[in-house]
Amino acid sequence: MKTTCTDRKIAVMGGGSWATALAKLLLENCREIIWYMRRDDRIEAFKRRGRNPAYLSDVEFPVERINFYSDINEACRAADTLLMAMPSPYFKAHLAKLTVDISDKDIVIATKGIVPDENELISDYMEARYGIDPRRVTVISGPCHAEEVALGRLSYLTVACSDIDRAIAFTSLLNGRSMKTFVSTDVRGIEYAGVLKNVYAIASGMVHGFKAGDNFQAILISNAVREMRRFVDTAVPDRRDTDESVYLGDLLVTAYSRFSRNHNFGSMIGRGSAVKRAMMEMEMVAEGYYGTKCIKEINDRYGVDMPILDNMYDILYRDLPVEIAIDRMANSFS
Ligand SMILES: NC(=O)C1=CN([C@@H]2O[C@H](COP(=O)(O)OP(=O)(O)OC[C@H]3O[C@@H](n4cnc5c(N)ncnc54)[C@H](O)[C@@H]3O)[C@@H](O)[C@H]2O)C=CC1
Ligand SMILES: O=C(CO)COP(=O)(O)O
Repeated sequence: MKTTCTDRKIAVMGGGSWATALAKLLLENCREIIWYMRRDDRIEAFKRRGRNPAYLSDVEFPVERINFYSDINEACRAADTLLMAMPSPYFKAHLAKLTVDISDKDIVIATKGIVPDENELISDYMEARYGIDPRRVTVISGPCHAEEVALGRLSYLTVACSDIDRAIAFTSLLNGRSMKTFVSTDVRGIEYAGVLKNVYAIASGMVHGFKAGDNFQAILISNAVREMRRFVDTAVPDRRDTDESVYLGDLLVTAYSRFSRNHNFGSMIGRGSAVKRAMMEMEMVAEGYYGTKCIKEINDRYGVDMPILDNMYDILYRDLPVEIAIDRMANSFS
């Protein structure tokens, strides 16, 4: 197994803010990286300016140490490790362009979300569609907003793989002055938690925008924590402590941070914006919108009691007024 960056050819897949923050971290530990981003014009501007022209544009990069590709097949051919950081709604479309076999690559999933329409976790999707051995699939998650990582604010990520040695090996590529890491084997539990926290962040933003008050927001979040635990423990039965930062910490930071797209999307809805309009006004992706529908459909199988998820689904997909949803949630809380 490869343990250091000098042994690896790692490709950052995606050109958004999380890909940019992760690329910055990797370049602290790796001499060179490969970087796949969809648009040639962005690559050209990046090379000229030494910064990503569209995301985290204040962060400077040593572009001579980056091999850019806009062709996903060329990027994958050049790499042995693919760090997936595309938003989940576009994940399938990006990979649909693949003609090369990637079954021998190490896959590191930084995307938080489910593949829409398929209702599959990214890890399940990669294993089923691309023949990746589950021991080669690693997930990185935790309470980390790209903006703060880029500012060098102290942050913690969790690296999860069913092969714990592989998880440990990958931490050496991320660890640095401001980034610390934990390891875990709970790949699928962590992925589900990463989807659910987006749903609860929309709910949190919504009650904030609606001015329901800090007291109500606190009861919402404490119920969300328990709802997340019920679902994850049912969908992926295992021994885990959902108070750990990769579960609870990520739910909290997304629910409260001004950087959270999901929180801000919910806030617009709470202030009275129609869902479609709030989606159009967001310059970035609020994945909880898609995650709500995916988990709602997946939960048809499990029947977990999820009043917050159910109400968010009704708001986002069935035009339920916010005040009625708040009332209904309030009556379900314990
Ligand atoms: N931003 C953050 O702080 C964090 C994000 N993540 C996860 O990382 C993943 C990527 O998120 P971000 O980088 O924040 O996204 P972003 O909103 O910053 O970037 C959007 C990306 O999607 C691409 N894109 C836009 N329209 C597209 C289209 N029609 N087809 C294909 N691609 C298109 C853009 O080129 C860009 O690369 C998500 O799953 C997110 O949950 C995880 C941890 C932190
Ligand atoms: O996952 C994140 C922080 O850990 C980012 O959350 P948002 O997608 O809501 O911005």
